[in-house]
Amino acid sequence: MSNTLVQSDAWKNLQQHHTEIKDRHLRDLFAEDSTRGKKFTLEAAGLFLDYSKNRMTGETMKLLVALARSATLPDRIEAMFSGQKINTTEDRAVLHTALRAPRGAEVVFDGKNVVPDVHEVLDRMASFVNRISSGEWKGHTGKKIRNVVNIGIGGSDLGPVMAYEALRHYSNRELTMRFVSNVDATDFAESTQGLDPAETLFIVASKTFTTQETMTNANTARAWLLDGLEGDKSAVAKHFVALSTNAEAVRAFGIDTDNMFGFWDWVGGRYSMDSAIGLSTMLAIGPDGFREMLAGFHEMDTHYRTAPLDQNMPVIMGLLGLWYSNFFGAQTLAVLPYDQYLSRFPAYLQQLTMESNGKSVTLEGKRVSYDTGAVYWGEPGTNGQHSFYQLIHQGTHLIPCDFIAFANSLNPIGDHHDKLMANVFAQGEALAMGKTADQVRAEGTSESLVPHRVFEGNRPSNTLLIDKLTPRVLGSLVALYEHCVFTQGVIWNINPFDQWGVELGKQLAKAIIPELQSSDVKLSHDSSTNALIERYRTTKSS
Ligand SMILES: O=P(O)(O)OC[C@H]1O[C@](O)(CO)[C@@H](O)[C@@H]1O
Repeated sequence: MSNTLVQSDAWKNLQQHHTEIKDRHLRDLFAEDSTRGKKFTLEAAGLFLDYSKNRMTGETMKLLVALARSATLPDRIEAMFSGQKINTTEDRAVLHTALRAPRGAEVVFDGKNVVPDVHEVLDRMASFVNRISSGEWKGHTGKKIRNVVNIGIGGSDLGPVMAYEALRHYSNRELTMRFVSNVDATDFAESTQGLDPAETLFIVASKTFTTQETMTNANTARAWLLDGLEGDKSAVAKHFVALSTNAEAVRAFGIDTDNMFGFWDWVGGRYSMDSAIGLSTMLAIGPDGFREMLAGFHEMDTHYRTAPLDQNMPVIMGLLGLWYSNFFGAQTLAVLPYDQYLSRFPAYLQQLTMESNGKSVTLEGKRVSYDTGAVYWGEPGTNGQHSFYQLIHQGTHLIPCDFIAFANSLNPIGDHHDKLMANVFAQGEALAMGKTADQVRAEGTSESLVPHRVFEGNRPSNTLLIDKLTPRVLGSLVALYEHCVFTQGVIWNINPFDQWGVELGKQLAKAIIPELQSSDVKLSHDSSTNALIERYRTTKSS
C-alpha cells in the first residue's frame, strides 16, 4: 500500500484546512468578499474560467498548489513535453503535444525532431482532403465521394465523433459523415443505411489495427462495398483508407499503404484526435479549420507549460477536482456543456479522464491508499436540467459541475441564446447559493412542504464562459482537459497513459466466441457464466 502521498506535509496541511473549511457556505464566502466573483477567474487560450463558486479560499488554492509542487508537477510537465518515457508501463514517451507543435518547432525524441514527420502527415492528409472535396479523387465507378464512414472505437471514434458534432457549423455539408464503432451489427447496418457504395469512403481508424470491433466492422464494410460493386476487389483501393501506426496489418487487410496516414506509438488512443485519427474531422472542416484546431491545442499547451501553477488553468481545474475527490469524498464530476454542438463532449471526456486516471496502483506498482479518477458524466444543458439536476441540487451526493457556455450562439435565432445562457447562470447560482428555509417560508409555502423546497446550496461548480465555439476553441478546450487529467495523475502518482484495465474483458471475450459458435465446446467458467452461455446457445435462433 502506498501512503507516501497522504503522509506528505502538503496533504496533511490540506486535511487540516479541510476541517476548517468544510462547513463554510459559499453564501458566506461570497458575502465576506465582494471581489470573489472576479478574483477567482482566469483567462487562457481563448477560454475564460470562473472558479469562484468552489468551496475554497485563497488559502485553499495556496495549499493545493503546494501539493502540486511537492509532487514535482513542473518537472513532470517538462518531462512529458520533452519526450521522456513517462508511460513507464509501456516504455513509451507521451508526446501528443508534438502533434500540434507548429511547423518549424523542435520536439526531439530518440535523437530525432519529430515535428517534420507530424507535418508531413498533416500535409498528406490535407492533399487527400482536397482531392476528395474537389472530386478529383473518385470512387471505383468514377463517382464523386459523397459519404464518409469512420470505423473505429474508443480513441479512434470518440474524438472524431465529438469533433465532428462540435464543428458541424463549419463543416462541408456536401459530405455525409457517419461513424461506426460498436461490434453490434446494428451500428454498421444503420450507419450505412441509404448510402451508395459507389460514393462511399471508409476510413478504418485503429492505432493497433487489431481491435476486434474495428476489424470486424472493417471486414463487414469491405463485403458491403464489394457486394454493391459487383465483387470487384480492385474497388477497395478507392474506397478504403487507414489511420494507424501498424503498416503491416494495414497491408495485410488489403489497404495500400499509400492510402494510410500514420502516427506514432507516443500518441495514446485517447490523445489522438489531433493526429491522423482526425482525418474525418479534416474532411469535415477542411485543412485550414483543422490547423486552427491544432493552434488552439498548442496555445493551451504553451499556457500549461509556462504559466505559474497558481495562474494555470489545467492545474487549477485539476487541483479542484482532486480537492473534491480526496477531501470531500466526491465520486463523480458532471460536465455540462450549454451548447448542443458539444453533445458528445461528455462521452469523449469519459474515455479521456476515466481510461487515463482509473488506476489503483502507483507508478511503483503499490496499491494507492486514496481515491483516484472520478466518474465523469454529463449531458448538454438544458436537457440535463429536466433529468438529473434534481439529484445535483437536492440529493445526498456532492457532485462538482463544470459548466461550459458560449457568449455567442452559432445559430442566433430569436431569444433562444439569452434563454440558454440565463439557464446556465441560474444553475451555477442555485447550486452555490441554494434557498434557505426562511426564504421558502417567505414565499408563503406551507410548513410541511418547507423541507422539500429547501436547497442547501454550497454545491460547487466551475464555469467556462467562452466567446464562441470555433475549431480553435475546441482545440484549447480538449487540451485543457488533457492537462487537467495529467495534473491529477502526477499528484496521485499513477500512470494516466496505459489502459491495462480493458485487457481482461477482451481476453475472455476472445475465448468465449468459439464457445458460442459450437455447443460441443466444454464450458469451464463459473456457474453463472456457464449457465448464461448455455441459455444463449439454446435460445439463439441460428
Ligand atoms: O485505435 P485502436 O488500436 O483500435 O484502439 C481503440 C481503443 O481501444 C483501447 O485500446 C482500449 O479500449 C483504447 O485505449 C483505444 O482508444
